[in-house]
Amino acid sequence: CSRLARFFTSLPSDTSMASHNPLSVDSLNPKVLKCEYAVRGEIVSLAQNLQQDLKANPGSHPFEEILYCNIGNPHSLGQQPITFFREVLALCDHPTILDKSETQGLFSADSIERAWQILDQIPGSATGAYSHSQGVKGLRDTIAAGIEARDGFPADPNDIFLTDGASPGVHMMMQLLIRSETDGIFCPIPQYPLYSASIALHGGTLVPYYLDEATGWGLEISELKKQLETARQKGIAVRALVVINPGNPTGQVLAEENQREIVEFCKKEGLVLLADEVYQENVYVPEKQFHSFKKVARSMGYGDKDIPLVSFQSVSKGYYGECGKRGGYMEVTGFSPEVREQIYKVASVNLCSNISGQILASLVMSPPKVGDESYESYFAEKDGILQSLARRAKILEDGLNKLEGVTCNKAEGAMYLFPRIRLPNKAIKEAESLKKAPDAYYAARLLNATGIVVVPGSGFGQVPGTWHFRCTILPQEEKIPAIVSRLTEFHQKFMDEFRD
Ligand SMILES: Cc1ncc(COP(=O)(O)O)c(CN[C@@H]2CONC2=O)c1O
Repeated sequence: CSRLARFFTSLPSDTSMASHNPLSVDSLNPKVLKCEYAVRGEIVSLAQNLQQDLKANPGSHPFEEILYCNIGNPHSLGQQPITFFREVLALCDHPTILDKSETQGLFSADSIERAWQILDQIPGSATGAYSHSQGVKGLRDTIAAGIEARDGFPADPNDIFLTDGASPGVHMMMQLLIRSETDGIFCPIPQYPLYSASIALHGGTLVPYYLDEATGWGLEISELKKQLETARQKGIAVRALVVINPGNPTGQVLAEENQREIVEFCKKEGLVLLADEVYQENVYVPEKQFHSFKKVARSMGYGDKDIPLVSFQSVSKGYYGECGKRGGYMEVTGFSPEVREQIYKVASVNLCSNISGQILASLVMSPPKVGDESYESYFAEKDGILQSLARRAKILEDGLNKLEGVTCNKAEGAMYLFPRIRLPNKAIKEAESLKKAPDAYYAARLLNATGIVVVPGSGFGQVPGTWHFRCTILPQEEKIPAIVSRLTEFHQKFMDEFRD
C-alpha cells in the first residue's frame, strides 16, 4: 500500500487533477448541499478526532473518554438487548439450530415456538430471500394485531409497509408529497432534523410551527393557524403536518385533547398527518400516556376514508433500542386506492426491507404475554430499562436546572433533554467572531473540556435568539452523576469567563 500511497502523492494535486475529475462539490445536486443533519454533524466529527487523539496519546486531554450524548443509540452505551427478541432472531436466522436436541436447553420454549411460527410465515422459511415489498404478510398480520391490541381499533395488514427503520418511511412520504419548492411540510420547531434534511433533499419547503417552551413544549393550534396563513400568503401549498410524539428533541408527551385539536386541524385544512411515534414506549411521567394518532382519529369518529394519516414506528427506540437492526414500519391509512398504488410502487423500487428488521418489528408489536414462559424475564428486562431511563432523565434534568442561566423542561418521554442556555453577550460575540452559532460554540467548548458530546440546539431549530443543546439520557446510570458534575464544573468556568 506504500507504493499506492506514493502513486497518489505523486499525482498533480492542482487543478489539472480536477480537469480529470469533473465531480467537484459545487457540481453536486444543490438539494444535497442544502441538506444538514446535526445529530452526526460537526461536533461529532470533532469528538471522533479527540477519541483518536486520546487513543494515540493517552492523557492528552482533561478526560479519559468521550461520552457520546449526541445520538439516541442505546446499545452503543451499554444497554442490553431484550433476550426473547434476540433468541427468536437467532433461531430464525439459523433454523438448523431448531433441529438440535441441545437447543431446548439453550432457548426458552416460547422463543422456539415463536421462531417456528415466524419461519412458517416466511416464504420458503428463508430469511435470506426478498419478501413482499411491504414486508412478509404474516409479520404484517402480527403487527396489525399488535396495533389493534394497543389502540382498540382495527388495523389492516395491507396498510402496513415494513421499512429499514422509520427513516426510509419518512423519506418515501416526502418523495411522494413534494412536487417542488412551493410544496410545504409543516414541522415542529425544534424538530428532529431527519425532517428538515428530507424536505431539503426532496426540494420542498419546511413550514415551521414553534412549540412553546414556556408551556412544556406545548403545541398551540393558534400557532398552526398563523403559520399556515403565512405560508399560504407566500404561495406555499402546505401538504402535510409532521408531529413527533413523544417529542424529539423536546421530550413532551402530547395531551389527548391537544391531539384531537391537531386531527381536527388537519381534517379541516386537508393536510396529511405524518405521526412520528417511534418513542411510543418511552413515557416516564405518570400523568401522561401515549395515545396513537390513529386511535385518537378513530375515537373522534374519523374512519379509514376520512383523514390521510401515516404513523411511523421503529425498533430503534422504546426499551428495545435496536437501532442497528434497521426495523420499523409505516401504517398508511386514508389514501385513495390510486394514491396507495403509488406508495406501493415507490416501496417496490427498494424491493423490500431487511428481514431481521421485519421480524424484530413484529416482535416489538407482539412481545411475550402474561403466562408465556419468557414473560417474567421479558417484563423484568423491559421495566428495568424504562425505570432506569426515567431516573436518568430526572437526575440530568435536575442537574441542568441548577446551572446558572439554564432552564430545562422535563423529559416526559423520548430519550433527550433540551435545556435552554442563556449565554452572556461576551460569549455570543466570541462565537460570532469565530463564525459559529453560540450554542455550537458552547457545545465545542464543553466537548474540549469534558469529552461530553451534545448537539447544539441550532441543529434542531429554535426560537431565534434562544440557545439550547440536546443531551441524551442514555449513558449508563452509574455514569450520570459524573456527567452532571463535569457539566456543572465546565458551565461554572464558562460563565465565569464570559459573564457580562
Ligand atoms: C423522532 C425520530 N423519528 C425517526 C427516527 C429514525 O429512526 P430509525 O430510522 O432508526 O427508525 C429517529 C431517530 N433518532 C435519532 C437517532 O439518534 N438520535 C436521534 O435523534 C427519531 O428520533
